[in-house]
Amino acid sequence: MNITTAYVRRKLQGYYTPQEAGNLSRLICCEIFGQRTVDYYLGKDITLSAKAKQELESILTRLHNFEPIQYILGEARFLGRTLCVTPDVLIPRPETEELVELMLKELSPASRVLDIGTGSGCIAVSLAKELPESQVTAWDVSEKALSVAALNGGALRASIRFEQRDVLTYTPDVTECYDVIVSNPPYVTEAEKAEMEQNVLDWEPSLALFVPDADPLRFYRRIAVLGLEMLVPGGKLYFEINRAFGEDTVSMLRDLGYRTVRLQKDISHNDRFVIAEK
Ligand SMILES: C[S@@+](CC[C@H](N)C(=O)[O-])C[C@H]1O[C@@H](n2cnc3c(N)ncnc32)[C@H](O)[C@@H]1O
Repeated sequence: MNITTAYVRRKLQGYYTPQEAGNLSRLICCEIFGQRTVDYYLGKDITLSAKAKQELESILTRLHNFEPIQYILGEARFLGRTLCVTPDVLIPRPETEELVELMLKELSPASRVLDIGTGSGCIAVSLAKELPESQVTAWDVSEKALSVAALNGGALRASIRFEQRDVLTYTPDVTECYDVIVSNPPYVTEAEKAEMEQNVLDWEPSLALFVPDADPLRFYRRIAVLGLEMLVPGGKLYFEINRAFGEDTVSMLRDLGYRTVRLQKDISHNDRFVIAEK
């Protein structure tokens, strides 16, 4: 094991599991200090300049404060692409990759897609890149999140129209028309806060995460109502959901008149996606 790796692991002891500390040390050596992955695994040493040593200490302090490594690196991977992330956006999750993969299997290539609550732009960018004939629009209420999403769209040359919209209050124009609406909106109830990891609670934006205990479906219901106005007949909703509210989401959509409502599990066998047709 190289000296830097051993040092990082030792410093992270008590804060992270040995496996997490190992992953973090690899990311620090390879992603931040540019060591080749193969050399890292061969246990080769890296020489750090005085400035790099200072940087390492600052990274370790941030990790002791449980700042997510993605914010420290300033980037996260999503479906094979690297996206810029800042504490203004949710770090894209593997479940959301699954949602996009599911959509890519089902969408027509030239779909008009609206991504509501785009955050880093992970869903919108992936769809725009994988379906180049599609027209993708992305909304978020947060101006700062939209700046990050637009940066990602620009860097990856994805053609997306970004719009600042509060989905809870927005009234669509009659000309606004989509084939597909996708959303991974805030869905964690206040009651679930107690079970959350410190690195999420302390660092990721509350605006992206929480809904009131009394109204856990508030975003889904509002988006479904908007969908009745903005989706073409036969148009589809794709939702990522809180695993605790699968059946409730399905019933709400059926009550609103949506057809062929499907509840699907993620790779961990949790209810995670709901798809419905107008
Ligand atoms: C769970 S995050 C999802 C981000 C991204 N789509 C992803 O999957 O990683 C929810 C997003 O919804 C946005 N949001 C919260 N309230 C909103 C509102 N009233 N109108 C529009 N967007 C909202 C947040 O700013 C955040 O970016």
